[in-house]
Amino acid sequence: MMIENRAQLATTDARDVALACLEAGIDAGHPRRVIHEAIALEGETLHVAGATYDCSAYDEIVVLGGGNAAAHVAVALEDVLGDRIDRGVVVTDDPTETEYVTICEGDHPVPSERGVAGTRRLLEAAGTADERTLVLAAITGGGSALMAAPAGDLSLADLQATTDALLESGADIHEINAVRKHCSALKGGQLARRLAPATVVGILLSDVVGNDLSVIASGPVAPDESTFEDGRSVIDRYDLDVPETVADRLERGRAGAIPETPGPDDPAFERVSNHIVADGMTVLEAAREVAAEHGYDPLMLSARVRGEAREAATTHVAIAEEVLATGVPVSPPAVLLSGGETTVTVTGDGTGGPNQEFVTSAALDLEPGITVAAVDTDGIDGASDAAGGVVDDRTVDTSERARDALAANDVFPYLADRNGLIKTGPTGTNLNDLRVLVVAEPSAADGRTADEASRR
Ligand SMILES: O=C(O)C(=O)CO
Repeated sequence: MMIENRAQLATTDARDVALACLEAGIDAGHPRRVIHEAIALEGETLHVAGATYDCSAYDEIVVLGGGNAAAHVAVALEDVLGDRIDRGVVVTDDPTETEYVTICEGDHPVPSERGVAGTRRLLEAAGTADERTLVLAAITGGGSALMAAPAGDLSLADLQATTDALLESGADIHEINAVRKHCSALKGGQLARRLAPATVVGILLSDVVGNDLSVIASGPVAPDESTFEDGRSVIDRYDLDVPETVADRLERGRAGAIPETPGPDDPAFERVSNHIVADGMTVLEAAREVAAEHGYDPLMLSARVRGEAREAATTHVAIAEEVLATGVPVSPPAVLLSGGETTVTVTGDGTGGPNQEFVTSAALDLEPGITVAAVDTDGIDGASDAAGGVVDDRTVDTSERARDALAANDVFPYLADRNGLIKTGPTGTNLNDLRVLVVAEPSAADGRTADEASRR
């Protein structure tokens, strides 16, 4: 993965370091690397993240799943297993060439007609599995939108309207997926139910803070403890305007008129095991290494940052300022790293995303010597075609315009005008956000002329 506009950026050393950290983090999380590290075939024994499966016990090996990175997982599995894979279907928005697994294209973050069609093929392929089938379930972030299977009398339009409302509400991914699982014929362990009695090996790339299996891509092969009642209370909590059919389904489910998604005691999971082969830490560790190689003291703050993006930015900047001013908790030159997933409560109608809002908010009051970059590792921040942004103390000329852009949730054009967007295109992976704050040595920061520093 190359950051597309890297050469065009008016780079300083600090920007180069920030972008190198981002690149290394994203690359480290690519399925071509993580699958080869976690999975191997030795004779008839398949090793998956420390567990073993005897392939000779099965008549066929099938790859099924979906998510932003699912096609790349499928290719990497084909590399490892070759023609031992008999067939498969994955639904993705980042397709690639495969030999045995059919790639169906869908759309993200809002489900589409082609995603529904692909998911239908996935469910058909699942329907023919039996006790002699070994299913490798390739599950990655983005799967909730991509694997769209409207439940009961719901339509695609119902799912689209509900997704739009959820994504703009500021609800976290646990809350969003509690609703999506109860509007789907596949999510919340229902794919596992359909696959039983096959043996199912979930291979997951996690973009969910805390790695809750039932939340990653809405847990198609994981037991689900969320309920119709949970889904309904999310709608109430955020006062969401969802279609009548959705409200009605959640209400009927809550009243017991629709069966719940399968929980941990459900026999559907007797032959299911799930393995997380990469998560936000995978990305942070690689970024940390690159920061150190560039002579910076790296400090990982947390892989679990969440909450409103612009507020998280203020806290990150405060830590960077402390580093610059007092060398606490690390001496500059230093690189602060964090992962997780921030959200945006959308009230305006502009273009942007959480990482772009993060850096714009950070730029509002940035001291010379601090550079801030943030991306969504899947390359798609919010509903824009940027992965995120990069800023320093020279990005904001008058803070009023930056504040206006934030108020309108319209930071994409604001950053575009200031050479502050990062574009990667689809990256082949999806492991949450990565934020990098480069803090220069105080002498380097002080070295900025008064004129330069006052251009804010
Ligand atoms: O549910 C999804 O699709 C997500 O991106 C979280 O894994």
